[in-house]
Amino acid sequence: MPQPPYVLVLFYSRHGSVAEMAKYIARGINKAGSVEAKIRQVPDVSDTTKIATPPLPDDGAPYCTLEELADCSGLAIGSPSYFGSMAAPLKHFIDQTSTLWLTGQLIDKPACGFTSASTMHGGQEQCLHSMMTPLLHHGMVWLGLPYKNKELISTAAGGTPYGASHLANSTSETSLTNDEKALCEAQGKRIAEMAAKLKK
Ligand SMILES: Cc1cc2nc3c(=O)[nH]c(=O)nc-3n(C[C@H](O)[C@H](O)[C@H](O)COP(=O)(O)O)c2cc1C
Repeated sequence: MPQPPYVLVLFYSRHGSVAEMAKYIARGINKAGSVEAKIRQVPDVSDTTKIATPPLPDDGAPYCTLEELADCSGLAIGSPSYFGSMAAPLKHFIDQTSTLWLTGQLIDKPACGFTSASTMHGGQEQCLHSMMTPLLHHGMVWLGLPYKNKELISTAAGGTPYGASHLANSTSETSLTNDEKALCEAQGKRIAEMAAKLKK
């Protein structure tokens, strides 16, 4: 039976901030009404050796399969900012997508990014760009956040025109400001609308 179209909200989160953002992105997608949100995470990677991933995560969203990525109508991808770049577990997942690249399964689908970082100028924008690069290789259409979202002007924490962000201040700070929540929802709404427009 064919599945209803969905935007995949795919993330890695160690301490919960990016997971919290994913909920608001999904809320924006679902509010748009045209496609559903499907929330998935990627497993952690081991420091030293390849370990078997347990089939189900201890908490949060199920682990993403390559089929779920291939079949999405759009992708919202999120990672903590680690040294100004996406975290290794997310990059590890992306590095397993060669078959999708070879078959062009993500071409012309919209994508956007979201990130959380503990410092204001510690590389939020750079991390968003690091997620954009491989998705451009896949032929996806990258969406930022336009300044018609007034929270981009008013925010005193996270929020960038390149994608939603959260200023966590400490590793355990997962609560988003109202502006950050609004920008996550706006990003979800925008990718849902673009997914509906671009659907073949
Ligand atoms: C290995 C590592 C590298 C990090 N690098 C940065 C960084 O470059 N800039 C920054 O602002 N925060 C950095 N942080 C902080 C995380 O980005 C921040 O705590 C984030 O909110 C964690 O997201 P999570 O709660 O979803 O795991 C780093 C944290 C770790 C563990």
